[in-house]
Amino acid sequence: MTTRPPITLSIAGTDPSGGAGIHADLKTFTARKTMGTTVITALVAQNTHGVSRVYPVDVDFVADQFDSVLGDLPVDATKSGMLGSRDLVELVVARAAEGRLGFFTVDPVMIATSGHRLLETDAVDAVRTHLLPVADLITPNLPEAALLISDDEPEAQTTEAMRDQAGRLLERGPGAVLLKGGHGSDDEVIDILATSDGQVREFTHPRVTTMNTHGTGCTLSAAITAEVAVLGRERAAAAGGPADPAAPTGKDRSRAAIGSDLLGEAVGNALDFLARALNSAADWQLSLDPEGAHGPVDHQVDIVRDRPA
Ligand SMILES: Nc1ncnc2c1ncn2[C@@H]1O[C@H](COP(=O)(O)OP(=O)(O)OP(=O)(O)O)[C@@H](O)[C@H]1O
Ligand SMILES: Cc1ncc(COP(=O)(O)O)c(N)n1
Repeated sequence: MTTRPPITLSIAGTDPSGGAGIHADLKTFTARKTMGTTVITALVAQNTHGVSRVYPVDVDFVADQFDSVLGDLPVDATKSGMLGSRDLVELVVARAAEGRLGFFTVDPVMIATSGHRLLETDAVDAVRTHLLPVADLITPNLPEAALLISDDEPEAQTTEAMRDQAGRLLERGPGAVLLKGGHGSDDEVIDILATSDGQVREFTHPRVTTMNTHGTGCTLSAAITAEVAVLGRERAAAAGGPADPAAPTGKDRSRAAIGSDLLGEAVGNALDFLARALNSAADWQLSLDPEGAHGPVDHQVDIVRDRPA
């Protein structure tokens, strides 16, 4: 009998300083016990102080990367992060529709914490109308959620308003919405998970006082994606079903197979991981120029350091 680890895929841009984008995703996929693969959408010169330049990857080369990964490996779960342009959004939509991405998390990355645009303005509409319906889960922060609803929707200021916006985003077609409250200022961070079966769950944890929040959204969406891959394969094995169905996983099938309870468990596990990673790096000072720097979280928090190999 052959075995294999759960396989995850990140479709995103790079962060050479290692805190966000593809780099955060691969570290998280590894920390959460999956084999990570990547499709790179843009090379980004950035660090803990912000983005200095974006070098987009040609659409046909992004398509070639998809072919390399999906033509060879049975991907259990995928996340998308920075897509950059309308053409790349459309390409991802087409690949998702082919049904080979497994469970598909869309982190609708638009603007970096440092203020740099990571999605062209004319691509926002394609995300709203084409990408959201093919996602099993979307993970907007407060400004992204408002913009995905409409150009003049105000940011949610209360938990009630977050629940309302999560419900309205569900109407745009994703299987579930995790509306992240990290951009608030209360002592507690509240994230709302609304699923298409009508359930709404609230996740609450203490706000960590730290400057090191670069890449929290990337890390969270990668962790949820990995958790779904791991839990999904465990459940399939326990149920005696085929771990690797020969046919591609159709959208309805992947949503039905995951279910809102498993998704709730995956989100809870991922938020716990992120809280450990935030706490572990809360006092880090990495930058040679610490003033105004936003460092990364500690993706290796669960990997014991100083232990003999
Ligand atoms: N200071 C903090 N303390 C505790 N949890 C936090 C903190 N900042 C962010 N988080 C957690 O990280 C998640 C993602 O953060 P946020 O809402 O800022 O998303 P984001 O803006 O997409 O992230 P990013 O900074 O990577 O763009 C939040 O849902 C929250 O659970
Ligand atoms: C390639 C890439 N993807 C996403 C982010 C968002 O992360 P943050 O808002 O923490 O800067 C980023 N900075 N770079």
